[in-house]
Amino acid sequence: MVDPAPEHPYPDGHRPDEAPAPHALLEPVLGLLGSWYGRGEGGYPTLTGDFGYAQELTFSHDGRPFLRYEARAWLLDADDAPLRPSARECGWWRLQPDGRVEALITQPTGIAEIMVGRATGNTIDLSTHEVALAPTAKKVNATRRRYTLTDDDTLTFHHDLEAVGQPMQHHLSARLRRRG
Ligand code: HEM
Repeated sequence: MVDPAPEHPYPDGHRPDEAPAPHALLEPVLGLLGSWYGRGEGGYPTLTGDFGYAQELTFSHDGRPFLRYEARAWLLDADDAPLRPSARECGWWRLQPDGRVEALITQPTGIAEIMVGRATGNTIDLSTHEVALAPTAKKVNATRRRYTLTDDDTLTFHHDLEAVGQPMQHHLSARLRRRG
């Protein structure tokens, strides 16, 4: 008989030095594995003002040449107290030879992004390949994301956005610290 609630036999790894052994193609992004937390600032010309937010990111893998990616953000008030939940997204970063990355990222706001780019040195730079929008989603044409490991425990994030009739420009930037 099959156990109704078995342990998953292939749990994700969150550190390069724990099982499962990371696939060789993950080498350029091993520094991202694990969870990150920090604070950021955002804005856009169509919004009434800039905003502060907190964000957590998690990258894991199951031994194959892709990362599982998840991010959650919440807005902060002027005293850094939580105001309300904000953007969420999850996806898959497929590593190719030579550090090329293909990322598939979906958001509950009805936006699905396919991004392409590279992991070079300590930076992963991703730009839109295609965006698919649900019928009621805001009109997003393109985005660019840069993730930079400034040291083993610090990750900076910059997000540019071309949307709702505006040219590509800054929407978010954050500085995250490794958790745990
Ligand atoms: C840390 C992640 C993010 C945060 C904290 C954030 C925050 C915000 C906030 C506060 C707004 C104003 C509307 C509202 O109050 O909800 C907004 C608008 C918007 N955001 Fe973001 N956002 C994030 C990620 C993204 C991403 C990944 C995209 C696109 C792929 C995006 C696209 C947009 C668009 C299109 C608008 C609407 C602008 C308008 O209609 O004027 N955001 N965002």
